[in-house]
Amino acid sequence: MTIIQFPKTLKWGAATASYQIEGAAHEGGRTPSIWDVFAHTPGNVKNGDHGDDACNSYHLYKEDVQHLANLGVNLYRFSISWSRVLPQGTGDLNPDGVAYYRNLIQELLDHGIEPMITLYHWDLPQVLQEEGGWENRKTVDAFKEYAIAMFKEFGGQVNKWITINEPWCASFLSNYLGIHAPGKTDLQAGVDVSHHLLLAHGKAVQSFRDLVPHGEIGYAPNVGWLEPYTSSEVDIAACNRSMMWQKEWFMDPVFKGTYPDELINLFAEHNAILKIEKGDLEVISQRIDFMGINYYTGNLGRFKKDEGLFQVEEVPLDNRRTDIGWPIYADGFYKVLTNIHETYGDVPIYITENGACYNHEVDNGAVHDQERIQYLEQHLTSLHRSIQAGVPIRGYIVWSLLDNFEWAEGYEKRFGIIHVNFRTFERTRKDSYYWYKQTVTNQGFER
Ligand SMILES: N=NNCCOCCOc1ccc(-c2cn(C[C@@H]3NC[C@@H](O)[C@H]3O)nn2)cc1
Repeated sequence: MTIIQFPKTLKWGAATASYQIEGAAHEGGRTPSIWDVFAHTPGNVKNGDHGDDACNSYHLYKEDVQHLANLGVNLYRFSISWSRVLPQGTGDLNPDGVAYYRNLIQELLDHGIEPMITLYHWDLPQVLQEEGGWENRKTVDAFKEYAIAMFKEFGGQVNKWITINEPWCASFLSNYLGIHAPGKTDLQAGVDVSHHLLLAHGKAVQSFRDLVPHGEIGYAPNVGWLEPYTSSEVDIAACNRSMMWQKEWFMDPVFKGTYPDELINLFAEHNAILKIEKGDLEVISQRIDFMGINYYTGNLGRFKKDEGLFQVEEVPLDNRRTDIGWPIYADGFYKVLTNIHETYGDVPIYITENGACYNHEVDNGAVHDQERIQYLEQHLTSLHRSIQAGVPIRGYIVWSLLDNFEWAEGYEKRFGIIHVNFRTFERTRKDSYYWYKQTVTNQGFER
């Protein structure tokens, strides 16, 4: 038997996000977000799914906290619905919206669980989208106002904050690839939104230092790993170019105060110009206390002329994929973490998302998701390797506590360690829930 034993200081958690679990989309003063509009537009989401009811966590949050407490985790990462607390995007706070999060935070604290709040997990208030959304630089100021309001409301009880979740998804997946809300297919829009998201991040960090002086703040980029198919210069360059889109494009500005020239030029060749104003990069590169890293998948890659934006194609090593079709590449987790550490130094890292989609259903009151346990064992082994290699990992937060609304994939794609019946909202702990609980208790596992 191989024992994987983590440092006693490593924190463990589980994560969710507002639009994916809360439901109550038209209750308590909440107004629509861009995801309400996008999901209710036919053709955008599988099976016509939307977040109107989701996991009904708005009404069942106490039960969710019970599951977290039983799990024994230190942290619960959740996001605030901007349009629930600020229905007009700015201006007057909605007392019912604020009360929901105050109650959730108190419930967590009463059970000895530390909240980790994500301010932006993709559900921009539709009223702001109607003013141009993240393409409009004014939305940066609206986000700063929202962040300040949340720091004032909850900064006394909550120490760990994340500004922006997966800026690559919220900019390029949403405005260039058209797969997420608002569903645009315009590279210039993607570039503009990516800059405004980073600027919004920096403005929030500046305000945070005054309002929550004892707190810790970061952001949570998502990264994959593309391993060059051969050691040829062209394959190495193609893989680095593709990874740059999620990695350097969103990390160089924060940690180096610059964007990678290779991508600035590549975007310009496609008529998408990065527009920076004086002082922007100084704001963006404000010191942060940690970086969240979201990792799911990786692959082999090689140069392929005229293939997409980066002239790269993926070459699957084998057919091992999760039920959402993503290759399983646990070694990529180790490679990307050590690469980030070599490139950006000792910035503390929380793994703010890692998990697998397997669509098991309930069988006699149980859910036997051995594949998810194997995925977690493989990726936690890679995480252990990274820690042994000196990467300053502070915590591991599994995606997700609950099966939930997986964006354009809808409810069919299940990432939870708890199964949710989306008709009755009944929760059923999966075998992976019990495995994770044991791993948290023992700070490790045997395999
Ligand atoms: N890189 N080039 N791709 C080009 C072609 O992409 C096609 C599709 O792309 C993607 C890429 C990434 C994702 C994704 C989903 N999650 C899971 C959520 N994370 C936040 C939390 O809410 C989870 O639900 N993380 N990432 C989806 C689609």
